[in-house]
Amino acid sequence: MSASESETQARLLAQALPFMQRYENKTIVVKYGGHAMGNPELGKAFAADIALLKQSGVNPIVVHGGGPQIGAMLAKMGIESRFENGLRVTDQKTVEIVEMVLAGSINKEIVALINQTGEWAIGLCGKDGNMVFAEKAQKKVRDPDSNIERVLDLGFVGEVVEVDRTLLDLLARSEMIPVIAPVAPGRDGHTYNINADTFAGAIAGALNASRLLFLTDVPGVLDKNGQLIKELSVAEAHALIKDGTISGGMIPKVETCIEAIRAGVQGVVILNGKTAHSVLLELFTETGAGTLLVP
Ligand SMILES: Nc1ncnc2c1ncn2[C@@H]1O[C@H](COP(=O)(O)OP(=O)(O)O)[C@@H](O)[C@H]1O
Ligand SMILES: CC(=O)N[C@@H](CCC(=O)OP(=O)(O)O)C(=O)O
Repeated sequence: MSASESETQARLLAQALPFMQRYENKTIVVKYGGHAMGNPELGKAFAADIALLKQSGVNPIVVHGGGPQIGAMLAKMGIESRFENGLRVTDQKTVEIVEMVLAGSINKEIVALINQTGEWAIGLCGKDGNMVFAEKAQKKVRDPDSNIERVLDLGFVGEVVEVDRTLLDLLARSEMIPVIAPVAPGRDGHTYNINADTFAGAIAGALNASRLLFLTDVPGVLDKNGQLIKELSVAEAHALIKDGTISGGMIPKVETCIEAIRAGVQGVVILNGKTAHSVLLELFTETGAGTLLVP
């Protein structure tokens, strides 16, 4: 390493202290998207970042997705799948696969990665400790031609209606780092598939998190020309959804950011999970990454 490289590294490390102090004992919810997963080196870097947060006295909570991985499993099993407004239409067979992939394989992979750093992660879903309850989603859409509003029937897609903090508060005081899959029961006894972004937003809101970070596969919200928007207001976000600049999976993400700000989360950022150590770069350096949502 050259002298100037060492100097840069030392400066970055020294810069981290005030940020570490700022976030001490604060809750930071990190949503780890399915598109950000898959590269073993990046996975290790992600796990190391979460471990370092815990060691620094922060209370990190990981909520993960796994959309592409669910899609691959459904395809393998010959089950067709489609999305409406960024949400997977989920029948009984699909919800069983969703639970298997999210709360089973992906959840345990992330837990194992964090545990390999020497920290203690615990894998959960909304069902554990009566943490989250859901209801069938009542997503409304307006037909652009007739301007008539209708409710989408998405099957067993859920909306979070209740978060009980008991288990998460207990874990915050322990060595354990919760890693949560976005599956939750309904009071009606059904299991619901919940978009991981909205699930993360509900957890962050219920815990009055200091930060909610969304790790995805793009640098943040991009404008019509594919350029990164560094700061996005709620009104601008609505306009970009309306004119189609924000589409697909970015819709629930941005809608969740808006909800989370309303629920009192202090900072909400969408950033590139394909950049190694993006969590640390965002939280512990002056050079913020991605798109910051502002009121
Ligand atoms: N304006 C936009 N800016 C950035 N990404 C967008 C935009 N509109 C749609 N997208 C899409 O949203 C995707 C991220 O959402 P999603 O696929 O749900 O990711 P994740 O699995 O990380 O939650 C991007 O890969 C991109 O294809
Ligand atoms: C209702 C709904 O769409 N649920 C999502 C849950 C996983 C998810 O959100 O994963 P990403 O964060 O990787 O997109 C799904 O079935 O794909």
